[in-house]
Amino acid sequence: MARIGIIGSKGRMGQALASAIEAAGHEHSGGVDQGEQPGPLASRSDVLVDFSAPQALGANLAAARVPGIPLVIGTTGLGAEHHALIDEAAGAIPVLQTGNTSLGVTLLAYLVQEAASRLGPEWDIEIVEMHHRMKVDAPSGTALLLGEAAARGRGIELASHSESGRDGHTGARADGAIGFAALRGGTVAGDHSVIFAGSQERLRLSHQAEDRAIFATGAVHAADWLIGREPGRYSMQDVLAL
Ligand SMILES: NC(=O)C1=CN([C@@H]2O[C@H](COP(=O)(O)OP(=O)(O)OC[C@H]3O[C@@H](n4cnc5c(N)ncnc54)[C@H](OP(=O)(O)O)[C@@H]3O)[C@@H](O)[C@H]2O)C=CC1
Ligand SMILES: O=C(O)C1=N[C@H](C(=O)O)C[C@H](O)C1
Repeated sequence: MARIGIIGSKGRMGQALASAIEAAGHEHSGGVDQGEQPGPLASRSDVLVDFSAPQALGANLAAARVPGIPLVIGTTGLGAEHHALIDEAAGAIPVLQTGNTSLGVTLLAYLVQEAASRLGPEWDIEIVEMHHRMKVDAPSGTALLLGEAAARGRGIELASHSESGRDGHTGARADGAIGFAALRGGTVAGDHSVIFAGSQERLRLSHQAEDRAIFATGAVHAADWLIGREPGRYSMQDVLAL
């Protein structure tokens, strides 16, 4: 049984996570939200799980480093500066960062990388996502994770091939681009499709989250797996040995 602390505990994911911790037979060691310090929570936990906001990341990493416990980061909307902080902290503690903790999306990313490596560059790659009306970041962390998987399969950098927010007279699609489109509305837990558009045919690989409980279950699994690991940066593909 592990003591799991929740950062962002009163949010949609924080509440789903509390249920998943109990269902898995672990102990919920408490939670923090905006304006609260994560240090005391870290000192009474074996692992922290963060579903909060990017601006909380620095304090969360620092808090986990004091007792030397692992941190699972599910928060999305991270920028290059956040990834640099994670890389630095991963020299001292185990850190798992992912835009999606579900089993289905982790497998989807694997399949997307495989498809992108087998289909030639003439197959255009577009990623479409839809989420509930309260979501604040776009493209979603999952869409970016799938874009990274496609770019890896192609042997290219996502940063220099990404096209999003098309509007107006955009000109023709750039050769080799990986496109992103984000839809928002209702209560959608998370839909993602990666479309490979070739000449006269299309291949679509999709995942639909029916309930955010799948993210919570995956996060608990990841947290449990991370305890006792060597310091380093890990992914859900490591957890599932893909
Ligand atoms: N990786 C994955 O599988 C998934 C990732 N997510 C991501 O998780 C994050 C949270 O999503 P969701 O639960 O829907 O969002 P919510 O807005 O429902 O919850 C966010 C919670 O974080 C708290 N919070 C905000 N700022 C801080 C801070 N500085 N320190 C501590 N807590 C803070 C909020 O508190 P307050 O209300 O007081 O501001 C709130 O309780 C998002 O980035 C989302 O994209 C979501 C689902 C799955
Ligand atoms: O904010 C959400 O709800 C979700 N966020 C993650 C993302 O940005 O991909 C994961 C999931 O799709 C739900």
